[in-house]
Amino acid sequence: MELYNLKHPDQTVSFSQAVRQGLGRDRGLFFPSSLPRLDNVDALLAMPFVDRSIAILNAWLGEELGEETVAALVRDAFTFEAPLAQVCDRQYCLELFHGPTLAFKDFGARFLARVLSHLAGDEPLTILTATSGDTGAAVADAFFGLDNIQVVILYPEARISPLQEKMFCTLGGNIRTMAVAGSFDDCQALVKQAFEDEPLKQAIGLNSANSINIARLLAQICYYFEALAQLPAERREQAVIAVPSGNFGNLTAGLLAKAMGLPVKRFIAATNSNDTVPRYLASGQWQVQPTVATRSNAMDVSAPNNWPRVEALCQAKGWSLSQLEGMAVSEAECETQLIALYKGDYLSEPHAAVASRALSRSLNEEECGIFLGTAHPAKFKESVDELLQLDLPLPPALASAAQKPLLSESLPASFKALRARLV
Ligand SMILES: N[C@@H](CCOP(=O)(O)O)C(=O)O
Repeated sequence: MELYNLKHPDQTVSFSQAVRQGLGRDRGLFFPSSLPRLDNVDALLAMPFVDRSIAILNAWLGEELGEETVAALVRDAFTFEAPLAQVCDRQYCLELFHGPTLAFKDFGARFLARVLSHLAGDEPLTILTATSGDTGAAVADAFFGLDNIQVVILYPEARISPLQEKMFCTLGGNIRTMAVAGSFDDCQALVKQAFEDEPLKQAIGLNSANSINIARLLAQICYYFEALAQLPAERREQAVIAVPSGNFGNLTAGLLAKAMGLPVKRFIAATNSNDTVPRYLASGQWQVQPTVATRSNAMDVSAPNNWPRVEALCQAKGWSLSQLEGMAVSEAECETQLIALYKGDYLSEPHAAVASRALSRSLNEEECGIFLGTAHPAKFKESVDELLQLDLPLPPALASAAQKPLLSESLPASFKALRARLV
């Protein structure tokens, strides 16, 4: 598999190199030079999730890594399900929170950790990662206890839910966490700056487990196929998928699935009031505004990292950006939708509620919608309890993390300060 640097297309790398480097020259993201197309989608949709995922990832990686290797990596990473729950007549939720850290990030982080361990051998590595809530836990869990790998996770202080914080800031060992005085965008900027510091990169074996790293995104393609596989066959042609969007890795993966031949009618990029992309799609002006804190905190991102990949993909496929529906959902709408879903007997959480609300606004009479359930409702217990008048029980992973003391360090949003902690 060949990839090129979106900022410097003359820099081309193999998948293995892209995974090991993380980011290209001048902070450029790697993007596939060609997009494989599957000609047997109906047959694939009839297959079990893991077998189908092996076939999908082999279309990208089989030639380079070997089909048996890819199969082993997928089997080891995808050990949990992604059920599609019908929540009302025309809406379904693809529940992506049945993995060890109760969020969709488990798919990508577990696959990446296995690919990196396979490729890096005994080389010492430092995985520097920014999180607005869910990536942190998934990365920490996927890399916890691995020899020769140090993980450093940056997150915006007091801007993630208390239980999200407990899930990755209580582990210790090779997982080091830093609460940054700033926004997620500040954390992500620090990660990217580190990639420009060649001596630092060499000294610590720098890499990232954010969706900067292409291996994360390829893994996420698989659950879009699963969504359509579980949808009643007669509804597939009219399926619209609403993606709760922050850093836009999830939407990129969905579009890659469509590029491979998955018949998704259209995608909705649903954001909270951090709405850089919906404003851009409406006006053509890319204007990043200061990040605001919302209940759907994992989507509190103003400068979404993956947007250049979305544009490159649309260009490569000849798709107009206007086919993509951008929709910003206010805090009040999110709350109302969460309550409405619960009254309809479906317990959800703020991120999924944003996407469900976008579907309610957008679907026409013939269409049916799938929104991605990106995290378990209990990760947002405070919001869910308050809005739904509940006392949600915690699943075992959260209940156990909740008992442990936080081990995070505080960090100013300064690269100099970060660098001093890393070397
Ligand atoms: N919403 C994310 C932000 C990081 O995005 P990533 O896809 O680059 O890992 C989170 O929950 O941390």
